[in-house]
Amino acid sequence: MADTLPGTLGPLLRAARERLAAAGVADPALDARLIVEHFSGTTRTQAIAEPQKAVEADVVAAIDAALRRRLAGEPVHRILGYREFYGLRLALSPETLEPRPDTETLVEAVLPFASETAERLGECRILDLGTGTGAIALALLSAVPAATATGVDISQDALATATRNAEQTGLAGRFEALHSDWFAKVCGRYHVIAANPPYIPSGDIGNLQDEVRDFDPHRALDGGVDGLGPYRIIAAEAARFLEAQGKIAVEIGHTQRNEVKDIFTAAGYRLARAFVDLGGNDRVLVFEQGKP
Ligand SMILES: C[S@@+](CC[C@H](N)C(=O)[O-])C[C@H]1O[C@@H](n2cnc3c(N)ncnc32)[C@H](O)[C@@H]1O
Repeated sequence: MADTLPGTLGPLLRAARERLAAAGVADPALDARLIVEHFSGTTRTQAIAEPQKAVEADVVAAIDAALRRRLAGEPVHRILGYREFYGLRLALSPETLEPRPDTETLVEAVLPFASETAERLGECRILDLGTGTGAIALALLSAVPAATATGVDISQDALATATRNAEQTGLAGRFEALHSDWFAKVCGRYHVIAANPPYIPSGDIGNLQDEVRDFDPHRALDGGVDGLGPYRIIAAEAARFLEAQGKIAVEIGHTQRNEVKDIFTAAGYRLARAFVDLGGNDRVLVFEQGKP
């Protein structure tokens, strides 16, 4: 491992990649590129076209510090302070989950219904339970211009971050952040209730990948003894907040399809559709009111 990083762009990128690769980081080329581009304010094209471009000493120092954090196990997006989700750059903070690409499956699952509702009624009211960075709500707002969304979270830090993300994506006028324990402070009825709740059984948290266990907030992960606690609350209480023809879409752990379906069926819903994620795992269930 080189002790001193070079002060020109191409060699700097190469040295960063080599440091991460030597330490066994899973995707050293991508992580090195994200870190170097972020802290130097350069692009991929510049690294190729202008490899001799000088990089200021303080920028090299910032990259060095970021690489050390990555080598200590911190996920690259926590170091950068943001993650892309559905084409939106979303800021992260200590109490927000890093939004995952698999959660885009939920956005895709409800998007046709949200668009059709907005077209038919001129509006579509969305409730995003456990909004975190605001990922699901903001992705839907970005795709459905007539929609409005309320993002609920128990974490004030998450709500502050979601609000900031709404402002930075130009969606603040249609987004409301609400501090609430699930439905406790929610008013009104919604056409879409979406949730990616915590769904890891408490006893499994210790076995998660280090990057998840050590850097994602446990309140965003821990779904209680069997991981199903939040689904029971949502299924039991959603009816008062759902429009008659509305839909509930929940992200699930890949082994939870049958249990979550049974919870919602017992509460008076039928499974309208199930979706798999990019890896082919069960990931999203969409329910509507009525018998199966
Ligand atoms: C798995 S994260 C999902 C975050 C975001 N929706 C996403 O998909 O990236 C679950 C979220 O639920 C929130 N949460 C946990 N318990 C809650 C509760 N009782 N009421 C409201 N939100 C809660 C957490 O703070 C966290 O932001």
